[in-house]
Amino acid sequence: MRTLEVVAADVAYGDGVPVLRDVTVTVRPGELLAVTGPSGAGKTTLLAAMAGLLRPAAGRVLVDGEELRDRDQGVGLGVVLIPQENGLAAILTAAENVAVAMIATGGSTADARRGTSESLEKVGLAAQADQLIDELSGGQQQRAAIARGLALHGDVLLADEVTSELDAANRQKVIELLRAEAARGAAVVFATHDPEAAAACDHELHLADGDATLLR
Ligand SMILES: Nc1ncnc2c1ncn2[C@@H]1O[C@H](COP(=O)(O)OP(=O)(O)OP(=O)(O)O)[C@@H](O)[C@H]1O
Repeated sequence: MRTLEVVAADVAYGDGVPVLRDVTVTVRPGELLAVTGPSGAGKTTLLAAMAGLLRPAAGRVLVDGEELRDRDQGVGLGVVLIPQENGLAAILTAAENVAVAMIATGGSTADARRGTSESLEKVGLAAQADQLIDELSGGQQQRAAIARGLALHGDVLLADEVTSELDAANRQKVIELLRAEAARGAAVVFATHDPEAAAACDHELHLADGDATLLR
């Protein structure tokens, strides 16, 4: 399992003014870090840098000591991102979305079949496995994206606002699933607006006005 480190990172889009300045945080295997802050504070931006989608303008993102340069390298290092807008293929079923991701990252078809049903079961979507994403509610789509992320068994799991469309019971279940990923040894980062969800995490990094403060 791998440690995620962000070291003195400024994160910007193109040549623009940095959205975040001088961010330093470490997430070790087994830890669950909440990233909080108001809308537009830079939570998605920080997770994009942690995933390798956005290279810091200054400073570094390291996975087990290896500097992250792009998303392909991030995938190779086991960094899984569950994006805010779910990133699912609308014309595939929930099961196909999970299976395709597993096969694309080297899983066999047998593994994909087993992993798909296990992960859909975990998020309470077993009955919707063969429905097209387009036919699912917003919350069900969000749970399908979580199932896909869980099925990939990342060493680092980045979950971007993955409970925003869920009812209280499902929100609680997803927090427990993220906690279970940490217990498995993953370094888990959870961007959230929800103070209760943040309180359930081991640590909280709060973003505001371009600065990042580790609250606990
Ligand atoms: N692709 C982009 N190009 C330029 N600026 C961007 C881009 N994406 C986001 N930003 C800007 O970066 C800042 C941080 O946005 P970000 O999406 O990271 O915030 P957030 O904390 O995730 O917000 P929310 O809680 O609303 O999802 C905002 O000012 C936003 O306008």
